[in-house]
Amino acid sequence: MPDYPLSLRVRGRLCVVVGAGDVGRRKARGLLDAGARVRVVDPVAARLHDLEEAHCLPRPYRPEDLADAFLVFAATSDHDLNRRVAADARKGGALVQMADDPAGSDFSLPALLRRDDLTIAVFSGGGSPALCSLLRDEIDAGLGPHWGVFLEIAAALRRKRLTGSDSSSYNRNVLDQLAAADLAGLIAAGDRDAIERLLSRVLGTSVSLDQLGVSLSKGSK
Ligand SMILES: C[C@@]1(CC(=O)O)c2cc3[nH]c(cc4nc(cc5[nH]c(cc(n2)[C@H]1CCC(=O)O)[C@@](C)(CC(=O)O)[C@@H]5CCC(=O)O)C(CC(=O)O)=C4CCC(=O)O)c(CCC(=O)O)c3CC(=O)O
Ligand SMILES: NC(=O)C1=CN([C@@H]2O[C@H](COP(=O)(O)OP(=O)(O)OC[C@H]3O[C@@H](n4cnc5c(N)ncnc54)[C@H](O)[C@@H]3O)[C@@H](O)[C@H]2O)C=CC1
Repeated sequence: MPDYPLSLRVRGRLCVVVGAGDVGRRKARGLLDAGARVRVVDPVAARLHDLEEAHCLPRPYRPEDLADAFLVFAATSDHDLNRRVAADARKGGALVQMADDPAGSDFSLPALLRRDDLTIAVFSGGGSPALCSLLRDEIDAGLGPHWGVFLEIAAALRRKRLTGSDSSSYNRNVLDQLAAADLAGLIAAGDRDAIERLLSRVLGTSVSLDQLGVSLSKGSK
């Protein structure tokens, strides 16, 4: 049975990482990048030195470290300890991920590719995490920076029209027309005049990139 993929809002929520080896530190960084409050526990203080934004506890794990946790990562190299951490976490109602037990965990993380607000996530059902990274890099190489700008334009147009009664079909229709006229290619080429003309033609009114608050500089190669 496949997992249920979602994009979790962890901003301001407490997430605890037990074990700050390569794996635990990678998870802690990702959580900090997403604005979570992060607590990291590891008896080897040197492992915590580059995680200043986190609340670091340089000592062995204790069950009370998980108090109020939303997510818990059991990332030590001690299998039994990871299982104990997971059991403690579930008692407190947290979702838990054990670095060495995908099947026993509540969730797993994908390899990520980001272009501003655009995120592409690659999962392999735990079959080969290294393949997830490889495929992410392949997609990265083929996916120009202009898709982030395309999303900015699409999101700005959508915000402006969402109050209309049949807004969903309107939004879909506008997007289809912009894509068919190769808006992505025009952004990649940095052709501002052609983009403004295309927007006016499709929207039947004069819409400028400035009005939409979109800068082209990020999208051209
Ligand atoms: C289930 C899951 C749980 C989770 O951790 O979320 C999990 C579990 C395990 N990973 C293992 C190994 C490796 N993991 C990586 C790397 C990544 N692992 C990630 C995700 C996941 N790893 C989840 C499944 C995702 C899916 O498949 O859908 C990535 C994508 C995301 C991230 O961690 O943020 C991140 C790339 C980040 C990036 O590139 O951006 C590398 C490569 C490297 O380190 O360079 C290796 C070594 C090569 C190899 O084995 O493939 C082992 C065996 C450990 C051992 O042998 O002891 C287990 C445990 C097991 O399989 O039993
Ligand atoms: N999910 C994933 O992406 C991957 C998972 N793994 C698995 O993840 C586990 C960790 O891998 P690494 O980070 O490479 O190992 P590591 O050995 O570098 O780090 C483990 C950390 O756990 C700490 N630790 C040990 N006892 C502790 C305790 N009582 N309380 C708190 N911390 C404690 C250690 O001090 C160490 O810093 C391994 O079991 C490995 O099989 C490995 C690679 C990728």
